[in-house]
Amino acid sequence: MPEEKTSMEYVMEAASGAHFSGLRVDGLLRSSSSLSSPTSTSSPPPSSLSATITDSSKQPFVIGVSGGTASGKTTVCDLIIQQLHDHRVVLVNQDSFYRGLTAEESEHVHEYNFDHPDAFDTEQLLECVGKLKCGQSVHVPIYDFKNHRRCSESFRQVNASDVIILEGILVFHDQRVRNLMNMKIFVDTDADVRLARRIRRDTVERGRDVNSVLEQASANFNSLPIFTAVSSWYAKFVKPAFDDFVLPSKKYADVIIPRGGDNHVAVDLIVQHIHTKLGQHDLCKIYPNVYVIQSTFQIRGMHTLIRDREISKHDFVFYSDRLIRLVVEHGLGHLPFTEKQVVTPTGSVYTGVDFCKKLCGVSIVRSGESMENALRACCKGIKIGKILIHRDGDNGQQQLIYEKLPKDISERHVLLLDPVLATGNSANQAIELLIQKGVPESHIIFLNLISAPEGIHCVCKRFPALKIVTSEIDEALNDEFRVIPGLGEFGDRYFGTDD
Ligand SMILES: Nc1ncnc2c1ncn2[C@@H]1O[C@H](COP(=O)(O)OP(=O)(O)O)[C@@H](O)[C@H]1O
Ligand SMILES: Nc1ccn([C@@H]2O[C@H](COP(=O)(O)O)[C@@H](O)[C@H]2O)c(=O)n1
Ligand SMILES: [Mg+2]
Repeated sequence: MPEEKTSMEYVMEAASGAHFSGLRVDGLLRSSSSLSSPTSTSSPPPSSLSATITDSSKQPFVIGVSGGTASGKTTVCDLIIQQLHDHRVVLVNQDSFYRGLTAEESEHVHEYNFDHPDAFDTEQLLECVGKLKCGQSVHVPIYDFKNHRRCSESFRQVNASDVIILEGILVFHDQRVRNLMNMKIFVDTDADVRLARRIRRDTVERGRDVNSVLEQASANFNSLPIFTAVSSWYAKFVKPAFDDFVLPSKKYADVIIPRGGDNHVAVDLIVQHIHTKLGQHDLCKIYPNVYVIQSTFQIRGMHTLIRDREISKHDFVFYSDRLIRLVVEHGLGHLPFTEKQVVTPTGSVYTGVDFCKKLCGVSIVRSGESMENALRACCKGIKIGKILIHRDGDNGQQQLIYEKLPKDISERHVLLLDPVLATGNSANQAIELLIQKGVPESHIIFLNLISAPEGIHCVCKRFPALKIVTSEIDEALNDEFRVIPGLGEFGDRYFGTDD
C-alpha cells in the first residue's frame, strides 16, 4: 500500500480473476486475504460466475455496510471478505470520497464537519460504483486521515469483481447510492463502545494526539469536569450527525448486526446468503427448476480437463465419469422420499429417509449411454430405457428412430440422461415421448454435464414442471448449433470414435 507518492501510481486491487479484498484506503492493510498478490497461485481461478462477470450483462453483487463511526463496519467487511474467499471481492470506502478542503477550511479543520453528508463527493462515488457495477475498472482516490486530504497523485485501481462492498457512515443516506445496492447491512454497536474504540483507533491509526481525541470524545464524558470546558468536535459534529443522518438511515438496512465483528452468527448468515446469490446462474433465477451443481475447484478442474482437446481418451472418460457421478447424485437428491426410522448398534433410533423406489433411467442414445454406469453405481439394479433420435443435419430436424422403455414407466420417476443439452430439440422429443407414455412432466429429471442457454430455454419453456440438473451452463450455441465453449462430440470422445 503506498504512502503518499510524488509520481502517479496505480494501486492494483482486483485483477486477473483472483480474489482481492479489504485494502484500506487510509494506508492500512486490514485483511489478511489482501496480502496475496494478484497472481498468487493460492488464489482461486475465476468461477464460471467470475468468468461471466467481465460480460457487462452480468452485474456484481453490491453490498452496502453502514453504521456509526467505529461501530465495526470495516471489521465486518473484512470478515465477509475472508469468508468469500472463492470470489473476487473489492471493498470501496466512502471515506475515499471525502472532498478536499479549501485552504481556509484546512486552517480551521476543527470547525469542519466530516460527518455531514456534504463532506462527501457523492456524485463521484456514484460514478465510481456505477462503473464497477457495469464491469469497468475505476480509479478510487486515496484519503489521508492524518492530513485530512486526498493523496492528489495516488489512487487505487479497482477492477471488475463478483462482489462490491461499499462501506461508510453515510452510504445509506443518498437514495441513488442505496439503489445501487443488492443488500444493505447496518452495524449496530453501543455508542460508548464506539467512542472508546474511536479514541484508540484515532490515536493509533489516524495520527491524532490523545488530547485532540479526548477533545473529540468529550461529549460522552462531559459529566467529568476535566472535559466540560473543552470544545468538542465529537460533541459538535460526530454525535449530532450520527443522530441526524446515520441512525435515521438504519431503517433502510436489510440486516442489522448487533455487536459488529463479534457477531459471527450474523456474518456467517450474510456470507451464506451472498454465496447463494452468487452461485445462481441467471437462468436458474428465470427457471426455478434448473439446478447447477455447486461449483468447486475439483469440478472446475474436471471441466478444464474434459474440455481440453488435447486430453487423452482415458482421461476424458475418467474425468467425465467423475463429473457424471456428481450430476447423478445431485439428480437423485431431487427425488421424493419417505421418512424412515432405523435402530443403530447403540440401540438408539435414527430418523432418516427411505430412497424413492419407483425409479428408472432413460438414456438418449448414444452419448446418454455414457451416463448409465454412474446411474447403475448409485441405484442398484435400476432399469434403464433407451431412446434414439436421429438428427437430420444441423437444421434442427429430428426423427424418433427407436425406443425401448420399461412397461410401467408411467409409475416411475425418470432420470433422462444426455451429457450435452444443445438446442434442446432431441431432449424435447424424448420428453414428449415420455409424457405420451404417461410419465408426469414433474416426474422427469433431465441430467446433463453441460447445457447451452438456448437448450435450457427451449426445454424449460415447453416443460416448466420438469427439472434440469447440470454441472455447468455454457455461453451459447454457435451458427452450427454447437455448444460454445463446449467439449465437442461427447459420444465420439467418450466411446473413442472421434479419430
Ligand atoms: N469486536 C471488536 N472488538 C474489539 N475491537 C474492535 C472490534 N471491532 C472493531 N474493533 C476496533 O475498533 C476500531 C474501529 O473498528 P472499525 O471496524 O474500523 O470501525 P468502522 O469502520 O465502523 O469505523 C478499530 O480499531 C478496530 O480494530
Ligand atoms: N479527515 C477526517 C475525515 C473523517 N474523520 C472521521 O472519520 C469518521 C468516519 O470513518 P469511520 O471509519 O469511523 O466510519 C467520521 O466520523 C469522521 O468524523 C476524521 O476523523 N478525519
Ligand atoms: Mg471504517
